[in-house]
Amino acid sequence: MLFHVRMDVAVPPDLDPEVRADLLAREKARALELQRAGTWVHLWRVVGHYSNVSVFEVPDGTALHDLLWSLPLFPYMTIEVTALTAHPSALSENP
Ligand SMILES: O=C(O)CC1=CCC(=O)O1
Repeated sequence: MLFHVRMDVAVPPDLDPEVRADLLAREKARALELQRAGTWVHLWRVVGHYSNVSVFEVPDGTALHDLLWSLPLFPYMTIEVTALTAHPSALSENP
């Protein structure tokens, strides 16, 4: 299943700089790992915001839920999830 996910990040400004750097490094490593595995299909910055929009390919909503909860930045993000399905007018549906 494909899911569109928006993540709005709000790391507390007074977080210890070393803790913050470690958090962001671990988030980046996990994001790269999931992209290389083909699970995190798209990752885009939202212009003007500390936010991203992403597309994930996972077996089901439970798998996405577990993945999102496992992200190092999870405690500092507001996350909005939209399940996607094929559009009948998409090229992929009209070979
Ligand atoms: O910066 C963000 O949008 C949060 C994030 C997701 C993957 C990553 O490396 O940072």
